[in-house]
Amino acid sequence: METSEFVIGQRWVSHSDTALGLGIVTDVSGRRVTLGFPAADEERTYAIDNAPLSRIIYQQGEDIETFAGEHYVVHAVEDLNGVLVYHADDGETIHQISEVKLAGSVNFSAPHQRLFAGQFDRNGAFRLRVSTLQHLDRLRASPAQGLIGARTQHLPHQLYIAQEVARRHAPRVLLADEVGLGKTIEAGLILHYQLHTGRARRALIVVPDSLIHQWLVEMLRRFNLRFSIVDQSRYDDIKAQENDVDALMNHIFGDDDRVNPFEADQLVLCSLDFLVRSEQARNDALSAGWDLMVVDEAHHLAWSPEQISPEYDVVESLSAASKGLLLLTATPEQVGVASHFARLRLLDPARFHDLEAFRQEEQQYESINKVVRRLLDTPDSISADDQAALANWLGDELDELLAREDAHQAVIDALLDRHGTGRVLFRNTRAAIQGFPARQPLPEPLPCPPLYDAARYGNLGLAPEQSADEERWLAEDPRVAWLEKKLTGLRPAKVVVICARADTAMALERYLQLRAGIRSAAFHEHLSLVERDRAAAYFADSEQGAQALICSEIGSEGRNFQFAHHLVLFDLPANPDLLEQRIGRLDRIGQTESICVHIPYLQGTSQEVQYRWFQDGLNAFAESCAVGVAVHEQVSEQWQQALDGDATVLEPLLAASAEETGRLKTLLHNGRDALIELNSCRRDEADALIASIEQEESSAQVRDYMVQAFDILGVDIEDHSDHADVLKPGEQYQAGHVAELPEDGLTVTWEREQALQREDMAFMSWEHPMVTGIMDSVTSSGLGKAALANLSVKALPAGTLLLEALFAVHCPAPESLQLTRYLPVSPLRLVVDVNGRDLTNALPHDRLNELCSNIRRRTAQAIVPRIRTEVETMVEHVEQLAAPHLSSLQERALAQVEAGFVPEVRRLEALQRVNPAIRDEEIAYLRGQLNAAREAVGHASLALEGIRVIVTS
Ligand SMILES: Nc1ncnc2c1ncn2[C@@H]1O[C@H](COP(=O)(O)OP(=O)(O)OP(=O)(O)O)[C@@H](O)[C@H]1O
Repeated sequence: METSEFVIGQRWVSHSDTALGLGIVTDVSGRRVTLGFPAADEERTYAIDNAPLSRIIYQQGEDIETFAGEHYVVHAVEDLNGVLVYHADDGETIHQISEVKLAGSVNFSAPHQRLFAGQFDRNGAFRLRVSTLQHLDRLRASPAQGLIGARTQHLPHQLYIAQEVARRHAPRVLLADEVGLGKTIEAGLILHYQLHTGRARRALIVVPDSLIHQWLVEMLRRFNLRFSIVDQSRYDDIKAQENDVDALMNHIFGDDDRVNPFEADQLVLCSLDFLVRSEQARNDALSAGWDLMVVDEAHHLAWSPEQISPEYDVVESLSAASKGLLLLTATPEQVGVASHFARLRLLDPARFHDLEAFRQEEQQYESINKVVRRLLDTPDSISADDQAALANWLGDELDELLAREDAHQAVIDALLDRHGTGRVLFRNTRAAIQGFPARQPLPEPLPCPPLYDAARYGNLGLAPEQSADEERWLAEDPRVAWLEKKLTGLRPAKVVVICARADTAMALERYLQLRAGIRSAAFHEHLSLVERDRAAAYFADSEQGAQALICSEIGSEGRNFQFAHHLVLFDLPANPDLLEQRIGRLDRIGQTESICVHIPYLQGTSQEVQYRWFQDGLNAFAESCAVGVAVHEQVSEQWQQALDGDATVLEPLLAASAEETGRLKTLLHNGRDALIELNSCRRDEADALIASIEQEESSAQVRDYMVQAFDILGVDIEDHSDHADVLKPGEQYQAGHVAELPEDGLTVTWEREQALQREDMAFMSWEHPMVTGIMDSVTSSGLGKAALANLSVKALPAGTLLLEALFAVHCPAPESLQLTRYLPVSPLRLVVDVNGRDLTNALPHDRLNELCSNIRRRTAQAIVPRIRTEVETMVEHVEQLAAPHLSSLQERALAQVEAGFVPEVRRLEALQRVNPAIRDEEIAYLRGQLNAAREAVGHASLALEGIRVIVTS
């Protein structure tokens, strides 16, 4: 090197010791140059002739950092007497930054700059980078994306809903499958998809107290989603971390910097009761802001024009602070149609704005269904009558829809949306899915004891024991002795016993445990959360566990007891939907036996009336009865009279109820349910989705990829058994790239079936956090960005240089646009020689991998400075070759942007015609998003992501 090349203040790196960082020339005297290396706090002097140094020049578009930690993007580079001045941008203005001021660490984004700075890796790291981008590209375009790797069976009705909802931006829907069909799983799949694709980052799950732990466990073991519970004690703990000075300052200067426990984690699980109780917690949850909120057992959110329940009130305000909202309930009309409507309004205020209009719409469902059926049956024609009916429903929009290629489907979708609950409500029923075990009602009439004599004590209602002394009713109520005998007779079969009240459950459990010697556990609201979970776990234990779980009504919601098939209804609830919830604890996915529903009731009392009403009026024991609440509304007066002891109304009540049940079921079957069913599972789409998930899951590719990564990242892999391995940190372990690998190793399986059997093994799929973590780490770090390799083939003269380059699409855009769904990574691989010849097809990547070998580091360091000019020339050639590829990617992306946004704009415009509450600004906002997306796609570029320089020998 010439002496004149070195000028005090210039920045160079030592390629024999890259750990020194970015050096600064501090002295040039005689034939020696001295550099300080601030990052390593060292000074080195080299002979100028053979100094192992490379000049560092950042290029346009690269990030630079100053000693003060400020970051800029380079716009232009100016040479002032040998020292560079960067014209660089901090996001607002352009600054002039002398290279003297640069920080001591080297951070290159351009692969060739990394190479010149001595930051190159082994061949294998480049290979890993190429395959990472290729897999990412494939996975992001796959319909299976976001739905791979759940530890669940692939059930079509769940996956259909999951993909339909999860792909939406900020989805707001009601998941209303019948009890036990897997709404939690559907919500988990949607959450997983949204988090995996970056559509959501912050999620809040709100559930009843009794379901907190179950949700925590389900999210973790099935989806690898780690939620943090915020309850009163954690809330107080985090608050206590706010020190006194902070608190004082906040008090003086306002609340803005208060510690907010809901901001401590991105995924938070908390109970609705807690939010209702604590105003402070509620306000914190509100101000934390969410991308997606899930509310389980949403039938608790009661609403009427006259009275809003505190639960509804809390969820209403939170729902305004969350972009997406999933409400879950198997019995949406449990507390009335008005509440059902109010929840739909939370989900889509533009569509559901008037309760009366909603009620009227429900009357039209049957005629809409008839037209929809005809559209489905005759995809090529529409009768004049149907055309007229459609014009009446859809107005001007009809012509637009009919002009579309998929005209019939578009018309059906619009009808379901504008006049049904199409977009917001999903409900799968046992009848539609089929294959569920039968329910067998086993009534047990028992004599009413003198203890409850109506003539003496009046009508004691559905739970007469509450009016008696505990000792007495335990001794005299024949249901108690019957229960003891039944449990003994069924031993060792597990039995769930449900009664309405906690006092009854506690007394019964004590009696069974202490006096009858039956292993049992109680489950009720007076136990702490931990005690409840302990009781449920004791019951679930198949060897040492309890035979019976005695629950109060809180045991009738959400819990999973399908390992049992005997249910005792110690009393009956008033509400038919509550009965369905109770039976649903056992009648759920995973139940393998027919379910015995034991119903002990006291003859001649309200219990008998209620039993007969459920059995003969609604047939609600043997079948799920979605119309129970509606029938009740029709017959409520007679029902109350019968319950109060008027024997004359019972038979007419039963006859009227049975008739109304039949009528409403037929109506729903032909109307609302038919429409919802059309929407809730399209079997062919679900099957195609499952096929693509299984293709990704069953491929050996994920294991091959991980083996390749483990080799580079120093993870040892040992054979465990078929499809399973043990992973352990090895000697060269690079912890920074590998998440979730414990020091003592991890046993993993690569097969979903095995993962379902063996919960102790991690299920490694393309979407396991360790796999996604490695992929993220490779793409966001410099690993494998630059590599130098040797190629020995007779066809090429020794000393020939080749460049294998990898490009990917970059498209900076606001996250809300979610542009990656339209413009994927699209990796582009090209190979050139120094003359710019395109050798991409002649030298495929796999072939090069086989032929290339690593060059010893010391030799490579000597070679790099000598080939710098040639490498720069090849980079220019390859950039020219890549450039034309961009426009076709942009064109495709633009078409998809239009297809994604335009129907949304149209829908809102169509709804605005019938709903004046939709503001012009809302439509303008969507249009703005569309324009911003178009513009961002227009600015996309192809960036050089990695290079492998190949030297032949
Ligand atoms: N795809 C699946 N693979 C394996 N298990 C499943 C699957 N779907 C549901 N289950 C199991 O079936 C049971 C019922 O599922 P889940 O709790 O999601 O139903 P739900 O509709 O939310 O019930 P509820 O109406 O009672 O709240 C749970 O034990 C769940 O783990």
